Amino acid sequence: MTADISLRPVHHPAVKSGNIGVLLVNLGTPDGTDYTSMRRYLREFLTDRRVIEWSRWKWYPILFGIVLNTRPQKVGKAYELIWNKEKNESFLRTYTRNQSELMAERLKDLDNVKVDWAMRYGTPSIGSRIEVLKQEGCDRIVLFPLYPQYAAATTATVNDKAFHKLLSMRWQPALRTVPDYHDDETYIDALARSVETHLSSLDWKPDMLIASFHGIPMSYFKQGDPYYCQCQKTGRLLRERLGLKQENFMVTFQSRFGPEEWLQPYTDKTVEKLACDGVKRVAVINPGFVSDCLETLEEIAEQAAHSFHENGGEKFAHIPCLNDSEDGMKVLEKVVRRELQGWA
Ligand SMILES: C=CC1=C(C)c2cc3[nH]c(cc4nc(cc5[nH]c(cc1n2)c(C)c5CCC(=O)O)C(CCC(=O)O)=C4C)c(C)c3C=C
Ligand SMILES: [Fe+2]
Ligand SMILES: [Fe+2]
Repeated sequence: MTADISLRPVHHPAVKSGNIGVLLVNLGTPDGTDYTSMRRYLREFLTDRRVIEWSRWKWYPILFGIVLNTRPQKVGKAYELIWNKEKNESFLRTYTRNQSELMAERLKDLDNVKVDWAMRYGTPSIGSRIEVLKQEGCDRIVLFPLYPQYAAATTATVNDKAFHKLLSMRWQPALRTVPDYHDDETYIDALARSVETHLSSLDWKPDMLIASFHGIPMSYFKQGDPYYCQCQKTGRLLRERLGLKQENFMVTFQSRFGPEEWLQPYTDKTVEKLACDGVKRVAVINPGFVSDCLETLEEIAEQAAHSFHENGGEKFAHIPCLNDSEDGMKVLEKVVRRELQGWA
């Protein structure tokens, strides 16, 4: 953009403009599995009012008195089991970075688009990457919270954080937030193809396919969060696309935290019950997770598999998340191109 220099105060800094940023944002992950890294990460996560909606006077004594003294060690050990040793980072970070690099490749035809990635908790922070995009001349940014289903605890908190960064900026970029895509045809098709590919590599067929989503407290649902309904719809569309009967497919909710009631049925209890009821072969997919992480690799592929076998189950398969696969990238690209319309 050119401006009449004579109208500009001499000390006005040159500001690049005319580019468009695409910022992929995932939940976040600790920088290491040690106590300090784990505590820092959990502290940022669990002080977020969108995540824990309890009043602060009730929550903080529990958080600072108990949770942050015990959970970092416990969860650090779980992270160690699923750590990407080659890169010395969690797979969530590896996949998110790969998705950003692959997205940049796929959008090469749009020469003024810059792609970057950030984490809601931990590093790189959303604010620091908005800053970098702005310095690279992005006066418009598409902010993409990487969650197919909307929840206030995930999507809204990413948006909050980005707008909070804008509060401190003189020349704010225009910000477009990407909505959920829980019923998008390309997404459902990618999930279905992933199930088909994975199951065709096994010498057995599951009696039950479980679509396990991260849970939220029941009280959030009752206050109007659309998450539960969107998970149910994703599940139904996936079942229909796979041509499965209702009795061979279930939607469940995992990763409960704290004493409250969460969305039901719970994944862990369901897996245990299925095994006790004599169901011998089970497969689990995690459609709500764009990338494999602690909750899929440890809680499902390790813990749920173990509990299924302990209770008499014979075959258990965990279907990987879409991650940086060709089909997974097709979904993300479709959503991004749709949101770039009118800009790029
Ligand atoms: C009340 C607490 C939590 C809510 C609500 C919640 C919602 C929620 N979370 C995800 C996705 C992920 N959560 C992950 C880890 C994780 N989640 C919570 C708590 C709540 N999540 C905690 C405390 C943790 C950390 C691990 C632990 O201490 O158990 C992850 C994995 C991150 C990683 O590094 O691997 C993801 C992904 C969604 C989608 C969601 C609501 C819809
Ligand atoms: Fe979570
Ligand atoms: Fe968990």
